[in-house]
Amino acid sequence: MKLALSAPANSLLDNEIQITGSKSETNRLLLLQALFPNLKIDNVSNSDDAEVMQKGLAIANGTVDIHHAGTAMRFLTSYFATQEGKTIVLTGSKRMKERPIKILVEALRSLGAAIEYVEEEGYPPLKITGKKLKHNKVSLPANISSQYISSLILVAPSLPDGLEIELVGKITSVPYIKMTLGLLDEIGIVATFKDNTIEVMPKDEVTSKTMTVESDWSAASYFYSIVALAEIGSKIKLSSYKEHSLQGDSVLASIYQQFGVSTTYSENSIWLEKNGEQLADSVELDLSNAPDIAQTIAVTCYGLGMGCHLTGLHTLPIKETDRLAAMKTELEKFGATVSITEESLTLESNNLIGSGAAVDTYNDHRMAMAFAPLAMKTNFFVNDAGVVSKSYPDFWKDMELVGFKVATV
Ligand SMILES: O=C(O)C1=C[C@@H](OP(=O)(O)O)[C@@H](O)[C@H](O)C1
Ligand SMILES: C=C(OP(=O)(O)O)C(=O)O
Repeated sequence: MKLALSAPANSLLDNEIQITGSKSETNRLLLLQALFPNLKIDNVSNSDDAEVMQKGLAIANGTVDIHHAGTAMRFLTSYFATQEGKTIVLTGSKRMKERPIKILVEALRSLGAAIEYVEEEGYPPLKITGKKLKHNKVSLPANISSQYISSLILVAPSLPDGLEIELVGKITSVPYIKMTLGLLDEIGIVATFKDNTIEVMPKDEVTSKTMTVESDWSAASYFYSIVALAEIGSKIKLSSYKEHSLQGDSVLASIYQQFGVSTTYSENSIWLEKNGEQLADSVELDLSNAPDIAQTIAVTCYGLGMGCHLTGLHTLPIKETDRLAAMKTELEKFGATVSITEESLTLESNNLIGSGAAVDTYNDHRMAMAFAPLAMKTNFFVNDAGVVSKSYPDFWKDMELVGFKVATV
């Protein structure tokens, strides 16, 4: 599906959007619910990634295909490794077969798990034969993906002696680890995270409880970007959000102040309002704690004519696509000047934004959604726009609610 995008006719925005539940919280809670069936979940994400997680958890034997869902791939690896009597082949899309999983497989093997590579060593698909894991201590590198660590934490309470996890090297995407621990805490599982050691206590059952997933903050980033690029006085209300979020991407509220966007929390919603101009010609941000909003921020800066130097992006090359290379290629289609390293992206400040470009999306939902707000400034096309369903199937409908013209071409 190719879409043509253009700006809302009324340049002063005033809208309300209900965003789906966080896919990160949802996929954690779905796994916890499989271990502790008396948990109930509200505001479940309607994303493809949550759907494949649900389907995967329901399968007893055979092949589970998680498509593009990194969290489902990593979380289900530990889950099936601990399920005695099940033999599963866990596979995914062509891209998933290029996303590394060796660190997690080695960690689980050291605990006694039976996991084999079906194709290439170090990558999915995996053949997993569920077993009782014998050990309660594990050590793994922490600088590649926090999802390996969250995966181990999630199954840890179901192990007879819990689990002590030693993290080696610089820890990346830390808020996602804290989110996992935060959810365990909310269901009454004791865990600690001190320096580079995480300890999770075992638990046979939890008291019955309904867990309400907060809406997705990474998805909120696209509305922050829209408001940043809108006329002063524009506002958008997003629900359902909390001031004290488990999601690290809630750092958007402070980052977007630099782009003239204020955030007001009221009941279970946030109001984003454009109440001033951007504060500087250029920004520098370390996004190692919030990698999923890097693409949004780069496009916001470009739309505002600002430069940016974004660092801490070493995980971007192994996500849905090589996001650093993809951002450079696509921003340059509009006339931007971009340079990248293995862990950074630098955009020169520039007030010229070309029109008529066709943005390629590389099977990456965030490529489509990060560029979409730029339609506030220029008309362009998005190729394979259906990719958004990975995390936010209603994205284009919500863009129309804000007033954007979204036409299939
Ligand atoms: O645990 C999670 O829910 C996630 C962790 C992050 O991945 P990395 O830890 O691989 O950076 C993030 O990019 C991903 O979208 C979701
Ligand atoms: C990186 C992402 O997802 P995952 O790693 O779970 O596929 C994302 O949603 O931006």
